[in-house]
Amino acid sequence: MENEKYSKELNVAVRVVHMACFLCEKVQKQLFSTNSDQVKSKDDDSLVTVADWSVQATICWMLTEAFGSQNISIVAEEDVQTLIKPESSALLEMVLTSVNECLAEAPRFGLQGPDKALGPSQILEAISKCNSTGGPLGRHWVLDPVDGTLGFVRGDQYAIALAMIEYGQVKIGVLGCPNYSVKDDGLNKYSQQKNLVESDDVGCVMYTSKGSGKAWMQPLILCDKRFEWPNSAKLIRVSSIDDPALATFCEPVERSNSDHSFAAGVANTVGLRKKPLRVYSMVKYAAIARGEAEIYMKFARSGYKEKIWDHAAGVLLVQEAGGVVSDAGGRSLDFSKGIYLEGVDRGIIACSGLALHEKIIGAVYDSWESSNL
Ligand SMILES: Nc1ncnc2c1ncn2[C@@H]1O[C@H](COP(=O)(O)OS(=O)(=O)O)[C@@H](OP(=O)(O)O)[C@H]1O
Ligand SMILES: [Mg+2]
Ligand SMILES: [Mg+2]
Ligand SMILES: [Mg+2]
Repeated sequence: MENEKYSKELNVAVRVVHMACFLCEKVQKQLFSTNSDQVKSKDDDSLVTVADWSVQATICWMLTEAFGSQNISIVAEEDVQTLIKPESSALLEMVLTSVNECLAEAPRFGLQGPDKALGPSQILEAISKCNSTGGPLGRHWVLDPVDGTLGFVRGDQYAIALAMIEYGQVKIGVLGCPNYSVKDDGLNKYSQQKNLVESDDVGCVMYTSKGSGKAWMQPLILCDKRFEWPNSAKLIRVSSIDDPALATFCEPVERSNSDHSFAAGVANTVGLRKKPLRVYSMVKYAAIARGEAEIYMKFARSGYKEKIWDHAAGVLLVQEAGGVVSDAGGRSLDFSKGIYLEGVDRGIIACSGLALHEKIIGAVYDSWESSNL
């Protein structure tokens, strides 16, 4: 069975994502309790934080330990350009501390960390090693250390996304969602009581492997050691709702990331009645996989090229939990072309089932025709 073939990879991936969630929760708390400068702007005006670099370094280090440095290819979002500037020494120091504090906890996640704390050059090397450009041949790990960095700095939803691609196909997908409660209706509850999450209301890690037809969810392993490894896992499944009037659709929070008015037109054509659920990050895919929403639509501005790390893990989770994902023309997403999803037709549509998917694709076609008249 294909999923057994990748059991070691999946096992390591799930554990390192748990570690990354632990790291991010710590940094997110510090972000609100200190006023140190942990957030920077990148050239495209998007944000990067101590957590993004720290997760990338930690996961790279752990994957290299597990699978050997010779034959590992990692495609990930961040680089070291900002961190190596002389004026960034305080920032690098914060990354160093958070990576080493996290790696020291590795045994709690059933993994082995380094014998002694990593130095700055090892951290920079780990981050910059994740510079593979992927492609159609061989195996590539694909990492978004913090997806939804804006959500992260706002104390809202974000995700740690790790996938493994072989010969252009996503084989395993793991999503860590520290602010997405394992309880039913976890998203709604969070949006109502932000930052007031009860102590037993922890986030989750979801994972799957291609062809298994199953996707799983675990509660986060908490700092107070309440959940020790091996952690309990629960099967997740997409919603069975196929009546558009009862369906919930989610979309990006930022208008600059997706055309809200076009999505509203499609929703109207299909007969969706509920207000859109606007959620940062790949937590949108997680919500479809868990059955908390039925539709996810994203229409980026024309010319924007989607990156594989923003989708790989989420797409596989939705598919294996019983859902359907395609571009807005109905074609599958192609993860074999390098760091970008080439040839995406207008946008991305993920649905809990085929019936809703067909309706949305049809409505996109109709709305596009009429908006271009
Ligand atoms: N202009 C533009 N258009 C479309 N998409 C963009 C754009 N700019 C950025 N990004 C990528 O979007 C990631 C966040 O996407 P979301 O769908 O979660 O959007 S939102 O945060 O809810 O608004 C976000 O991922 P992170 O950088 O990992 O946070 C970006 O990769
Ligand atoms: Mg980013
Ligand atoms: Mg991202
Ligand atoms: Mg990111």
